[in-house]
Amino acid sequence: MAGIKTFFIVRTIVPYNAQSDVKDFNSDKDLEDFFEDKEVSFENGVITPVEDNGGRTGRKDSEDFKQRLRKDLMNRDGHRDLVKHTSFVTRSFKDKQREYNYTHNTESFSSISLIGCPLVIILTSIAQAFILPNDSTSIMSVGISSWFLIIITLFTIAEAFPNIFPEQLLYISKIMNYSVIMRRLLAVVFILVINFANFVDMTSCIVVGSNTSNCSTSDDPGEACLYPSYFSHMAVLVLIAAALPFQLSHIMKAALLFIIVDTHTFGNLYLIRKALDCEDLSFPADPARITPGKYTVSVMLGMICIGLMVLMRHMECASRVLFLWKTEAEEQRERASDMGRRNEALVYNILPPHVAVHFLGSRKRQHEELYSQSYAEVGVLFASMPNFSDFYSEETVNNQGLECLRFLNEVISDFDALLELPKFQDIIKIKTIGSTYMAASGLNPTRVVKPDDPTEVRWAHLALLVDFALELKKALQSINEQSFNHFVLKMGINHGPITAGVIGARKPHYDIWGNTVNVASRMESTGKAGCIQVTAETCEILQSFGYTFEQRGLVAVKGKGQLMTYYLIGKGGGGGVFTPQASPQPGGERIMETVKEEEEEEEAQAAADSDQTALLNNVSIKPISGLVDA
Ligand SMILES: Nc1ncnc2c1ncn2[C@@H]1O[C@H](COP(=O)(O)OP(=O)(O)OP(=O)(O)O)[C@@H](O)[C@H]1O
Repeated sequence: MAGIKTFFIVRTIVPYNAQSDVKDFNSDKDLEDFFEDKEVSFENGVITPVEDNGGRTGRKDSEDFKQRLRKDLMNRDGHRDLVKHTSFVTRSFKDKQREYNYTHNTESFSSISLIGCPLVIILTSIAQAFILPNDSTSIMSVGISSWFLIIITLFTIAEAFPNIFPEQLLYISKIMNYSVIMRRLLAVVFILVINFANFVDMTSCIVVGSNTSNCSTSDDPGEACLYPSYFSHMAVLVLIAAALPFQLSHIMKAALLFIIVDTHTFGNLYLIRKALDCEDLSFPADPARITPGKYTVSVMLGMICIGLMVLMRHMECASRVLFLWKTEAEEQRERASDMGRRNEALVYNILPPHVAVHFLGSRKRQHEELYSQSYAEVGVLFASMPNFSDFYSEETVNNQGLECLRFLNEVISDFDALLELPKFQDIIKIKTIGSTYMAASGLNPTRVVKPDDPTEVRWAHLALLVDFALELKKALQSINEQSFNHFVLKMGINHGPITAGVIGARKPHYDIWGNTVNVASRMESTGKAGCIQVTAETCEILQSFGYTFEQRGLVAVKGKGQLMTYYLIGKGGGGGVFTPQASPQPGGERIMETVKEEEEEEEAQAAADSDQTALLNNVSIKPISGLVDA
């Protein structure tokens, strides 16, 4: 890469036009789509992206947005929703599943709407006792219907009052209300029964003869039919009772209302016509009676029927809109909680568990607030693939570098998978820097260590970090075998105090800082491919866990001077055990080499280059299986 022209930004010539970022929306769909994947604010019918501005503008816009949302909900047009989701005539939902849910949505008090029917029959009985003739047919019809309706009503409404009724009754009630057909059938039977009872009552007012000359003169309503128009008044109650049940659609109720009006009109015009004429004669001065009563009461029933039909349709529309909003609210609540769960999982993925708990727990936390925690005894590991940067190239054969990234992703994912193992649960991945993997141990704020605790207790996590480093090696080896590659890890470990914290309000990042981290990084950068390099102090601690080391020599580390370092050989009797020397002793017998950091870098580069030559040869002959396009 030579000869790239670079520039400094000196000043702005054309001012930035914020309006160019403004988007106009015409349809709900556009709006929903935009909201789905963007953080936006909504101003005067136009949507603008929320500026970050340290979170302040975003929060203000979010508050404004909530307020507008609340206002929109209050002014929501139910009629528009109804037109969109239901058919005009039946008002049933166009979506079959939604219609099924609506009809099967047992409102716990829906059976209570049936109470109107026994009430009507009780009122009819009272009228029967005081105003209408008490012949045996009407007494029987009213009596039987009353008992039937009262008992069945008790059975159906028992479910809504579990504390009052006995368990057996509740059980029967549940069965009766269980199926939609059963509930509808009950409502229809109830309405027909009260209609039938009232119609049968009418027969007690049948006056034999075709003219009004033989109208009864008796003043006792128990004997003579003085007020036959009462049957139509009772029919109004029957109509109201028939309009109430939630179980029936407005179309079904309209059909029942027609039956009620028709039967009573038939009764008025044919069965009790004479009695109604006699009633007209008994009030000769009443101007309302200019039109014969048999017609006026029938027309009255027809008018009330039409009025109730309009009301029923309106009630059903309201009930369906409510159901629609309720289900939509429920769906949105579920989506929101699902999103919440996913966000939470994401936070737990990007932050260590105790830090995630801190962030998710304190909801009133200010975005600008800094989270930091100091630790006295932490292990830090840097593991890099020195020959990866040479392996990475943007060429057609590897899909402009995509296949190299795919390979790196596989490697890092396999490393991450190791952290899922229960034994490595105290090791936290900090980040990846290119192909370098950074992890730390001992970052647990609940861990209590006392200065007089033995090294085996205090530094158990450091030994675990070494085990983890060895597992990383094995994992890479197995990837190499599968992909015919020869990548090696160059690792450095150090221990000591660090400061951990989370930086940034958006896309927060957990990181660790301190001299311990710098030296760990130096141990990696000055190390040798395939080796784990540690400082003398780290070596001393790890030896007490049975690890064996080979002295590497003095390494010049920026800001630290000459550091004696060691390469890990293995665990147990795998190699010589050296007495680590914390301070540099250039003349010491066992010092194998003294290297300056820069020299070491060159040396490491040379080793990596030789590896890379082999690797590149390898790649050109044996592409990564399944990754590189043939
Ligand atoms: N939190 C961290 N994450 C990643 N790398 C880190 C972190 N802290 C320190 N390092 C790395 O440790 C190395 C040593 O850092 P140090 O501060 O000693 O020197 P430097 O002057 O920053 O490094 P350089 O000479 O490489 O520019 C640097 O390469 C730095 O990238």
